[in-house]
Amino acid sequence: MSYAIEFSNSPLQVAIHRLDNWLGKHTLPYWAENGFMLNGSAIEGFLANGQADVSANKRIRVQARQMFCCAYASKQGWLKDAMHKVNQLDNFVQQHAQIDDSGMFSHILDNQDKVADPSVDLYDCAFFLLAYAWRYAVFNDLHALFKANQLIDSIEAKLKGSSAGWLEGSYEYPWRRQNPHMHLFEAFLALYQATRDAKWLGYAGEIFGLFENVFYDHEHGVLREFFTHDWQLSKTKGDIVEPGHMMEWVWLLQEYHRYTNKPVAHYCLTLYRQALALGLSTTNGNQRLLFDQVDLKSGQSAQTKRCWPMTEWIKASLAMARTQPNPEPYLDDARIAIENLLTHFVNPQHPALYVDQLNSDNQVINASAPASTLYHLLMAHAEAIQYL
Ligand SMILES: O=P(O)(O)OC[C@H]1O[C@@H](O)[C@@H](O)[C@@H](O)[C@@H]1O
Repeated sequence: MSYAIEFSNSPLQVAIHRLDNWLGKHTLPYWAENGFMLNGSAIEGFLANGQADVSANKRIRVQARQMFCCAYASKQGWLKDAMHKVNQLDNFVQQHAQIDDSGMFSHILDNQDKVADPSVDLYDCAFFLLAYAWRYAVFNDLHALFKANQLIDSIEAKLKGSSAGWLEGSYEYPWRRQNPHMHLFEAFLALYQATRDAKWLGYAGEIFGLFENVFYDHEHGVLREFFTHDWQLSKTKGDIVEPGHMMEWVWLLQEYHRYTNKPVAHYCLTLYRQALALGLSTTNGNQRLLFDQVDLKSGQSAQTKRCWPMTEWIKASLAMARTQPNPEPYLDDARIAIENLLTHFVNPQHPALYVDQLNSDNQVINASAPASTLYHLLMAHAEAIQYL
């Protein structure tokens, strides 16, 4: 859909053009040029001084997120050798982290690319599924589709939870969390969108059921994060809520609605409102950023703000604008979120890069640029450019 006439040269469009220009002309080229090792693996991130962080352990999920980024960048015409980069990433994970013929990978490699943590992690799996969906969609990569099917079969065989959903991983963990399920939901929807194979929508439906029955707190209108093994709210960590995740669900639920027509409007409206009511930091008037975490009982927040929740706010506000009878306040929110992202999270010393985290005064406390954030920025870009 094109919004060109209605929104041409609106302040929102101006903000989106800035975002598009930053990501397409600066950020992505910097990553493409400097964000990969000689053996084709993705770096974990850039340090505050703009140098590649080659001393960090490699989280396997990052390799998958960067496969997605390459596919997305190729779709935008930003990356000529995207397929080559994806193949290199694929070879790298197969060579260094693959676990037998399960299609699963070890959780963490050290900086010499030796396995540091051989566990299988559900959250990692979700990002491989997402990468495979995009590889199939963008490159018609049938091997990726094969791998998606192989991986979901292994997830079913090895990580099925006792009562709905899946386990955190192949290791002991005191809780079960919504977070990996949220990313599985995202991956299943992407696989459905790419293949139109109803099997993936079926899996997404399982997670929607969990959302309605477990993750969403109907009384308080929030998303809960931590649960016991039988999906009761955790007594110790159950009050932690994350505004960024609530925004993430708003966008995901709208996607689910597109394919199923399930009524999600009430959830979206409530989560959106509550994410802002609980999580919006308004230091100095028009500086609007989202807190990383809030304690629902005390209302206290950590006061820190990471970059990625802003990208989720952009996605959520635009998804709301598409579906609400009066889109104006949401379009305005999208503009505010984009402007604040660009004001506070672009690294002033290295403007191709972002910074990761701010403190209560919106001063930078972590100026590194994690690779894992690039996926968030590109997802927000995908949503935003629909308004150009
Ligand atoms: O924390 P990293 O790995 O940078 O990922 C960034 C964030 O991505 C989001 O989608 C959530 O899943 C968060 O819980 C996570 O923290």
